[in-house]
Amino acid sequence: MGKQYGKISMAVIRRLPKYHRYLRDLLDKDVNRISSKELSILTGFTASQIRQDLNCFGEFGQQGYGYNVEELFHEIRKIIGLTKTYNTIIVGYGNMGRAISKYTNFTKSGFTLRGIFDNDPAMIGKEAENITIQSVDELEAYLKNNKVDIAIISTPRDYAQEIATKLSNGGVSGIWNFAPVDLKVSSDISVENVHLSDSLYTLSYLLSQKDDKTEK
Ligand SMILES: NC(=O)c1ccc[n+]([C@@H]2O[C@H](COP(=O)([O-])OP(=O)(O)OC[C@H]3O[C@@H](n4cnc5c(N)ncnc54)[C@H](O)[C@@H]3O)[C@@H](O)[C@H]2O)c1
Repeated sequence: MGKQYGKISMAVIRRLPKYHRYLRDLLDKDVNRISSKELSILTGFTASQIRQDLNCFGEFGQQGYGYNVEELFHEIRKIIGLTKTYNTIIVGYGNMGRAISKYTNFTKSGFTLRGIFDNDPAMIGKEAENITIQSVDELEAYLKNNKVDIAIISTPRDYAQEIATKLSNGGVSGIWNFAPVDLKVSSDISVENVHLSDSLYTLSYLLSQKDDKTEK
């Protein structure tokens, strides 16, 4: 288990990946130190917001010096939990499942794909990403015999809850849910929903406020 912090607001937690991304870019550019003001220009968060966010996790940076980029980057990686590895499985290996499995950066970041499950007989037994695709009927037995940290649900929505219940009963720690449904699982399981259409519809709203699009 990583270092335990007190109650941190989700708003702060959701900003951490952005800090991580910008700090990695700075490291790639051999930047050694950065002030909260400079970090503010890059990230779009205010300097005081950045200082407050980082203060939730410890004492980083020094007055008049700013932050040591490498140190802060490694601290943020630890805080996010990116210094660990996660056993990951995908349930539903269609367009979305395949796209996720082919994004090699996840593996590089420690999210190791260990299992793929689907209910399509044409797919079962075939190889993908050096893994044999298993029937979803094998999921419960697999969970009994293997520790799974993160399960990715990318099945059609109608099956997502049933699968989430199996994952929950099987001791999975977290679910990354791509199905457009709010899952009900026990409170000790963390669920992150990725609803691409929510983001697209937000963009649509912003565009519709700018000018008149073609009315349906
Ligand atoms: N593709 C996208 O851009 C996108 C965007 C947003 C959300 N989503 C959501 O992600 C999910 C997957 O979308 P997709 O485009 O990959 O669909 P898809 O039809 O290409 O793939 C779904 C896969 O799930 C499998 N499946 C069906 N029932 C199953 C079950 N009970 N157990 C295990 N596997 C099962 C199918 O055989 C198929 O391989 C959907 O819920 C969709 O709404 C997709």
